[in-house]
Order: sequence, then C-alpha cells, then structure tokens
Amino acid sequence: MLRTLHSVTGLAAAILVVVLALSGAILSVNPVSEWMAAPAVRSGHTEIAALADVVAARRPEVDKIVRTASGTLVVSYFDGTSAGSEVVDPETGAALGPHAPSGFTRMVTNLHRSLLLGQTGRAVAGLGAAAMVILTMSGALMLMARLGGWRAILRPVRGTPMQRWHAGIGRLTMVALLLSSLTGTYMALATFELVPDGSAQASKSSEGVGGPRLPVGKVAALAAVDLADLRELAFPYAGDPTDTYTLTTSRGVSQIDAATGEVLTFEAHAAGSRFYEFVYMLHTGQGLWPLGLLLGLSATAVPLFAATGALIWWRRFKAMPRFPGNASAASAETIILVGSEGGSTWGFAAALHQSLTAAGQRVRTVPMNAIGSPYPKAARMLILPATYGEGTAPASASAFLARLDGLDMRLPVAVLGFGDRQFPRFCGFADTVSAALDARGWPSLLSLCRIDRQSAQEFARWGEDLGVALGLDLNLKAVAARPKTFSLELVRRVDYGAEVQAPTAILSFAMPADSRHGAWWRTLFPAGLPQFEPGDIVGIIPPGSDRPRYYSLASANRDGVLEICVRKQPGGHCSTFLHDLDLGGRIESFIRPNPAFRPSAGKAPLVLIGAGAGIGPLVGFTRHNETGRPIHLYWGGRNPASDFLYREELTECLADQRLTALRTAFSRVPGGGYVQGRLAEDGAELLDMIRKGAQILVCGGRDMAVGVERTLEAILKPAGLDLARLKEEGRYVADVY
Ligand SMILES: Cc1cc2nc3c(=O)[nH]c(=O)nc-3n(C[C@H](O)[C@H](O)[C@H](O)COP(=O)(O)O)c2cc1C
Repeated sequence: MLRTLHSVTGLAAAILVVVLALSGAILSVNPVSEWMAAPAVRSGHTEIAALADVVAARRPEVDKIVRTASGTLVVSYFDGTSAGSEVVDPETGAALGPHAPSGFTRMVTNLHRSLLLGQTGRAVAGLGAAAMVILTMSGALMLMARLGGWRAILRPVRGTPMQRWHAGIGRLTMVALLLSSLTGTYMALATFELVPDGSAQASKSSEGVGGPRLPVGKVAALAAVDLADLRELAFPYAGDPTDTYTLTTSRGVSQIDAATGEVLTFEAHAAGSRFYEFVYMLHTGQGLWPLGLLLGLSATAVPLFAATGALIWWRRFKAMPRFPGNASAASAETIILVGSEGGSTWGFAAALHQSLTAAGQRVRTVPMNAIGSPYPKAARMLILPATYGEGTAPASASAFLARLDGLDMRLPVAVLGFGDRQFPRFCGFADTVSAALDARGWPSLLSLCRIDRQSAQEFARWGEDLGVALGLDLNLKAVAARPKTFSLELVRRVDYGAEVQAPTAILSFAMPADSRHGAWWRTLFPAGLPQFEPGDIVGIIPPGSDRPRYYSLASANRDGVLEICVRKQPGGHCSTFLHDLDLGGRIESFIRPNPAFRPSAGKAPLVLIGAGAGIGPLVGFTRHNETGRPIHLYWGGRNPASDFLYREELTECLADQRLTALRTAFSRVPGGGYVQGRLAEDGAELLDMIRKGAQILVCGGRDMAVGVERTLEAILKPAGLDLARLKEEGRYVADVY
C-alpha cells in the first residue's frame, strides 16, 4: 500500500517535483547574498520617522519603504516618469545602490512559484509540494519498516546498490525535504486562501483630514515605531490631499493622517500571521539563511531521488512475472498463490498458469500475501510456497499465515512446496502452510507435495496428479530458471586439512578488475559487491551445471571480498571445482539473504558453535563484533596442526576482545573429542549465559548439529529450560547442511 502510494506519486509528479526542488535550491542562495550585501536592521536603533525623513529628502516622490524578510530595506520611488528602487542603509538612510533582482532570479522565482503559468501554475506548483509531502512521508515510513524502526535509523540499508543509494540519500535529506514540502504546501494553500496567512488589510474607507502635510519626520505615529518592527511604509499619493500613510508592522496595519500625524485606524494581524511568517521563513530561509542553504542543498538531491526511484521501479516492473490474460479476482475460478524469495517459483507458477488456461480455466496468479482478496468465483486454490531457513516464509508469503486467520473462505486446496533436501527443514514452510489450512478446515484437493531443487520431473508428476483430480489434461513443462549471476574473481586462498583427509579452503573473491571498465558510467559508479552480511548465502553455479550450490558467507560486502569456507566433498562437483580454482579464476554467483541466521541486536552474549567449514559465518560474526558483546566460540576440527581454520585471526580477535573465549575440540589427536564434549564441560557457564539472554548460533554438518542439540537439551532440561522455546524466540538458530 505504502509502496504503491510512493511509486504512483513519484512517477506522476517526478518532473514537477524536480523543477520545484532545483528552482528552490537556486533561490536558497538569495538570502545569503542579501544578508552579505545589506547591513541588517538592529532592534531599537532607528525609528521609522527619522529614516523616512532622510529618504523623502533624497526621493521626494517616494512610494514605499519595504523591509524584506531578510532584513534588507528597499525604497521604491518615482523619478519623473520612471520608477526605481534602491537599497538603503538602515542606520543613516543613505542609498547603497539600486535594488535590482536579476532577470534570472525573477524568472527562477516565477518558475518556482507558478511554473511561469500564472494562477494555474501556482495551483500545480502547490500540488507538486503536496506530492513531495506524500513522497517524503511514505518514503520515510517504508525506510523505517525496512530498517526495523526509528531506533535502527543508522543501520546499513540492505538491497541493490540502487536501493541503497535511494534510501541512503533519503535518510540524509528526509527531514529537510519534509520541512520544505510542508511549508511550501502551506504557502500554496494560503495563496488560495484555503488556510489563513493572518495578515490584516487596511480598511479602505478612512481618509485624512486634508490640508498641508507634516514632514514625514514629524509624524508622531511613525516616531514611536522601531525600524525592526517595520514590514512596509506606503507613502500617501501626492495628488490626493486626503490620502494616508499605510504602515504595516509585525503587529498589524495602521493608517496615519498625513496632515496631523495621528493614527486613524489600526487592524491587528490575526493570530495566524506570526505562524505564516514563521512558515515563510522556514521555507525561504529569508531571515535564517543557514537553514535556507541547508534546505536548498537537500533539494539538490531530488533529481537523484527521481532517477534512482524511477530505475528501482523499472527494474521491479521488469522483474514482475507476467501472466498473459491473468484473470481478474472477480472472475477467476482457479487461484494460484506463489511464495517466492528468489523468483524461481514464479517460473513454475507460470507453467501451471499457462497449462490450466490452455485447458479452459480462468486462472489468476498472485503472491501468497494476496490471500485476503475476495475471489467470488474461485473453485480451488493452488499454493506454491518456497522455504527459507528454519521453515521460514519467503518474502511474497510473509503475511500469508496472519491473513489466513481472518478469512471465512474455505476452498479445495493443493499445496506444492519448493525447497532443497540439503536443508534440515525440507519444505518446512509448505508443511506449516498445509497444516494451517488443514486446521482451518480447508478441504484437500491433493495431499501436500514437495519439490526438491526445482526438479522439472517432480513438478510434471504433480501436474499429472492435479490433472486427474481436476479431470483436465495438464502437461506441465517448467524449466528451472537460472538465477541472474555475477562474476567474481578468486583473489586469495588458504588451504587446510589435506593431511587429515578434510581438505578445506578459505576462498576470498572480489569483483573482477575489468568490471570497472566498459560503459562510461562504470568509471563514475564502479560495480561493487552486492549487499551481504556474514551468514547470508552465496549460490555458486559450477561450470557444466545449472544447479546452484549454496555456501554460508564469512564476510560482509563492506570487507571488500566475498569469503567462503569450503570443504572438498568426495565426488562433489562444485566443491572440487572451487578447490581446483587458481588465483584469478572466476565463479558465477548470486546472493540469497539469510536474515534468520544472524546475531540478534543488543549486547546479550553470543554462543557460536560449529565444526569444520561451518566456522565461516561464525568468524564473520566475530570479526564484526563492533559493540564488544561477549562472544564464546566452540569449534571442532580434526588436528590443530592441519585444519585449525582461521587460527591467526581468532587469536587476534581474542587479543582485542572481539572474542571472549575460544573453545576448540580436535577429534584426531590423542585424547581428542568433539565440540559437544566442550559444551558439556562448560554446562554451568552456558546455562548462566542462556539465563542472561544469550543467543546460540550453530553452523556445520547435520550430525554435529544433532549432537549439539542433544547436549544442550541435557544442559537445559534440569534447569527447567527448553530448547524448543529458545528456537521459537530466535535464540537458537542453526544453519545446517
Ligand atoms: C538462504 C536459503 C535458505 C533456504 N532454506 C531452505 C530450507 O530451510 N528448507 C528448504 O526446503 N529449502 C530451503 N532453501 C531452498 C529454497 O527454498 C529453494 O531453492 C526454492 O526453490 C527457492 O524458491 P524461490 O527462488 O522462488 O525463492 C533455501 C534457500 C536459500 C537460498
């Protein structure tokens, strides 16, 4: 909803908002130059009468004296047949030079206020300011939701480089842009008298007594007024003996008899006038030039916003799966719901959609989060959820379970899970979805089916079963889409473990040097590593295969390298390829975020447990322990002489206290053991840390993970604690392969 509001407003008003912002940025320099050029009026220093006297002596046909919001005094006068204006010294009344805003400034002012289109333009400019309010507010709310609240405002923004630019500039400028756009909108509304500007109007009816005029210096009503209060003093017209002085001050408007010097009428400004002046000052910076400059500087970011925003939208639009003839919600008989994070499940949904449509069905395919929409003609639902982490929902299904709770609808349903048997909870989210539907009494069209690693054969078989259930001839042909990859170059490798039959390599990759060349803009914006954190996953597609293999990351992109720890598996296609890779060799890779496997915020202790190559992300977490929280690392290898991975770096981390304690276990030394054994030895200390809110992160093989769970349960149970509970609270998270 917010995103739609932000995108639609941005696309509709981009050019208008850019014009307003750039013209505003140019105008923001004016208050500075005025402030530098003209001496300021000092409060209590000069009275209007005395100053007006000097001016009138020099310019007998003076029309008015205006004090601008920046504090400059400007006199308008007639000189025979021509009119002129000059800046005067507020102390002496002496002329300082002509007051002539350049043609350029006038043009930019008109462009900013009315787009050079008169009243209609003023209204459009007002709408532009309102669009800017919507964009800033919706953008700020989206950013907060993404970062996890206002307190997380300084956290690194995740996403593509374009998204990070957009959000990063937003974070820097949002307050200034909100101020500019809110004040601009208020001023536009005041122009059309939709909100008060509070200014009083002189009552037109009053006339002076006539007769010979007093010299302006002798007008009593002016003598009492401090120049710092002046807004405008309009002189009486020479040809009309009863015409009066009109004096506008910060308090109101008075008319003063030119013959007697007495006040005839006084209209106080309404309460809103101070507010309007304040709004005017905030918007223009007149009277507060540093703020004006700051707002102007922020406004220069708007074209960048527009460009990055348009590109983000375009990429999302292009990436949106297209379903030719996607039936409307009102007419669809079959609803296909897709839960995908990486996008591949959409390809399977497209094949299913096509096949059902060809068989004469009216089909609507939408993300799983669209479960709440009304589908009045729907006869069945086919749900295709992928799984992430410990049975977690992918992005397009994040709200599915919550929305399911509020639904009356019960349709025959089939769930087809997509996952990977390498993960301990294979198709875990599909299981959760299927159980939730069961529990709510949705009739089953087909029993739950799970597809391993996007297998086209398993998918086709499920299609046959579905065809039988529906009485349709379905021929499902889906080819797993190859994820979009980027090339990386091996820049460093350290090999361990060959002597103990556990060849393991720490491999560091960087963007290839030639990725800085090519298109001209690459020189300005060299391709950087995409955003990732330790614990995220890199998918690597080895040559001669279409199937990615996943590895946990030991580095963050800000380290400048993508680092993984790979154990060579007997007969393993990808691990053998990686172990044989020479420096300069390349891989095709892509990133999958793994937000579930990450240290929680705060300073509670971390207990990191791993074995073998599972140390990769655990070292990454330790390396980035900027807050100095207690970290206890338990790790198991075979022989310290051969496969003590990251030995030097861990020693450094212990020395500078990023690591509190390192407990190792080696299995192939006399009297050796496993990591579970170390946990058991430290049971009391672990229990104490868990009671203090510690989070446990485990990474490594399945057998080790099972052993660790058993050991921890044995430690927790006697103390009345429960591992399942810790899992629910995200305080026990495992990344197991
Ligand atoms: C970080 C990550 C975590 C994953 N976790 C699981 C899991 O716990 N269980 C599972 O069965 N599959 C898991 N998978 C595999 C995906 O569910 C599978 O590749 C799926 O086909 C992806 O579909 P999508 O591209 O539409 O998101 C994981 C994949 C990644 C990248």
